[in-house]
Amino acid sequence: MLRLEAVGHVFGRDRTLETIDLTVAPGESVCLVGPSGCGKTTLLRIAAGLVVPTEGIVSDAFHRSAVVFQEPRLLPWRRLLDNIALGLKATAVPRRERLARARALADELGLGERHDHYPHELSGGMQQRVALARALAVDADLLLLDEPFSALDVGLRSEAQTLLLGLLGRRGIASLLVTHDLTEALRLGHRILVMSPSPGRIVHEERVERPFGERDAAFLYEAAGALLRQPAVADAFLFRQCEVTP
Ligand SMILES: Nc1ncnc2c1ncn2[C@@H]1O[C@H](COP(=O)(O)OP(=O)(O)OP(=O)(O)O)[C@@H](O)[C@H]1O
Repeated sequence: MLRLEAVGHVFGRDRTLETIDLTVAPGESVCLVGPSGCGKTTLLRIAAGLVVPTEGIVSDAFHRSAVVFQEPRLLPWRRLLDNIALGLKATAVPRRERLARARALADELGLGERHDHYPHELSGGMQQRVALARALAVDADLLLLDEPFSALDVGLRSEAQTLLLGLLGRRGIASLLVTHDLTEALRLGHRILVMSPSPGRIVHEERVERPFGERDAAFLYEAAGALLRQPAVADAFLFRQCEVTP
């Protein structure tokens, strides 16, 4: 279990996060959704142990967590397999086994033909899959993902979401995924936490009961509409200010 209790954060004189309580259970997929600048990335970095919060407690009982950033952060001078195997370099796993694991993951993520390609020879979607494979290579049981698909176009994003769902489901990996896209959160989360800005706080929690395989486009748009009709969610996304007065 990952648990954040009464977490707050201040950058200089600006309060970024206030009284955040959050849990992620083993095998659970939690999506943090909110408008730009509400503190999602800061919260994810706190959950990852990359930023120390100004207040509150973070306890992480997962065996190993791995972070996937918005941009793939691949080493340009390393080939695809070496990029995937990178996370294992600091471990005692011998090089031959590192590469074997990287090869198996590349194949599972549909990158089988491109083992020897450099990052610049891969499309954005492929590069992001390499980043995902690199995170999986270390046998993480918790993935922390910061808008991993936001740079992809709609078709590729949907493909990447399907791939992620399959990987998490097959391996029973828990995830905390940050996004500003409500439909993405509704597609990928068992639970959705909606954040509001200034300061960043959680204003709404929604459990999505429908099985992942049955969350088609019609369901996603309907569920997003229903969520946006909740006053706290509408306020978070500032929709109320856009209401047209006759
Ligand atoms: N290192 C930093 N120093 C000072 N202020 C920061 C720092 N990192 C983030 N902030 C501020 O904290 C607030 C929240 O930023 P954060 O990146 O966490 O939000 P976000 O919801 O992830 O935004 P986006 O969706 O645009 O990436 C912003 O006002 C930002 O300017």
